[in-house]
Amino acid sequence: MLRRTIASLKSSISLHITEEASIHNAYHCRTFTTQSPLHLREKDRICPKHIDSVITFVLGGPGSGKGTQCAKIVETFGFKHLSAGDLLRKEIVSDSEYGSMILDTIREGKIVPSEVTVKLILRELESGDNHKFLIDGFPRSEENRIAFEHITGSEPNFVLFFDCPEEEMVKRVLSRNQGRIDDNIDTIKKRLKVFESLNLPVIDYYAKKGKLHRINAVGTEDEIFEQVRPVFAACEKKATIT
Ligand SMILES: Nc1ncnc2c1ncn2[C@@H]1O[C@H](COP(=O)(O)OP(=O)(O)O)[C@@H](O)[C@H]1O
Ligand SMILES: Nc1ccn([C@@H]2O[C@H](COP(=O)(O)OP(=O)(O)O)[C@@H](O)[C@H]2O)c(=O)n1
Ligand SMILES: [Mg+2]
Repeated sequence: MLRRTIASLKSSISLHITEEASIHNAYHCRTFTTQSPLHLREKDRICPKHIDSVITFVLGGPGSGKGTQCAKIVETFGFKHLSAGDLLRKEIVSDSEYGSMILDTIREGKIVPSEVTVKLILRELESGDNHKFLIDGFPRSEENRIAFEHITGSEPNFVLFFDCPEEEMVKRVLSRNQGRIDDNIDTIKKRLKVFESLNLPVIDYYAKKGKLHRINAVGTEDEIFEQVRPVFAACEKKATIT
C-alpha cells in the first residue's frame, strides 16, 4: 500500500490533487466534500491505518527545544518521533532526486515544497505498528498544513508550541554543535523571519481551533517537560476512558 501511496503522490500532489482515483487506491473510507483555502474541491479521506492514530504536531522556532522535548515524550509516553528536518536531511544523503534542492532550501532557511515533506512523513506514518506520532517541525507553513490535511485526510489531535524568545533560540542554535549547515548566524536570521511570517499563522490557526498547547520554552529541560507531561497524561487518560 505504501508503494502505491508514494507512487500516486508523486504524480498527483503539486497542491492540485485531481487524481482522486489513484489516491483512492490508498485511501478509502469516509469521504466528504470540502472547500479548501486553496479553493480545491477535495474529497477528504482518512487512511484506514490512521483512524485510531494520535497525531501531535510539535512547533516552535529554531532552537526552541522541539527535538529535546520530543525525546522525553518518546521515553515517557511511547510516541514515535518524526522530525521533518531529520527526514529531509536523510533525503539529502540518500542520493534522492530531491537531495540537492533540499540542501539548497535548508541552507537558505526556506521551506521545502510540501509535496516532498508530506511524502516523507507519510512513508513513516505508514511504516511500523506505532499509532502515536509526534510530527516535529511540521507544518511550518499554511501550505504544509493544507497539503497534509488534503493528502492524509487527517488533522492533528493536538499541537504543542514551544514559545521561546529569539535571543534564547539564537544562543541555543549557535551552541548546538551538530555540524548543521543552517546553524550559523546568517541562516538563523533567515529562519527566524520564515518562522514569524509562515509558521506563526499556523500556530494561530490551531490556537483558534482550540488544539494548541503553548509551552513556555525557557527553563531547564526538566522544567519544560513538567509543562509537557500533563498534556500527554490527559491524552492517555482519555484513551483509557474511551
Ligand atoms: N531548556 C533548554 N535549555 C537550554 N538549552 C536547551 C534546552 N532545550 C534544548 N536545549 C539545547 O538547545 C539546542 C536546540 O535544541 P533542539 O531540541 O535541537 O531544538 P529544536 O529542535 O527546536 O531546534 C540543543 O543544543 C539542545 O541541547
Ligand atoms: N516542514 C519542514 C521542516 C523543515 N524544513 C527545512 O529543514 C530546516 C531544518 O528544520 P528542523 O526542524 O530540523 O530545524 P529546527 O527547528 O529543529 O532547528 C528548516 O529550516 C527548513 O529549511 C522544511 O523545509 N519544512
Ligand atoms: Mg529540531
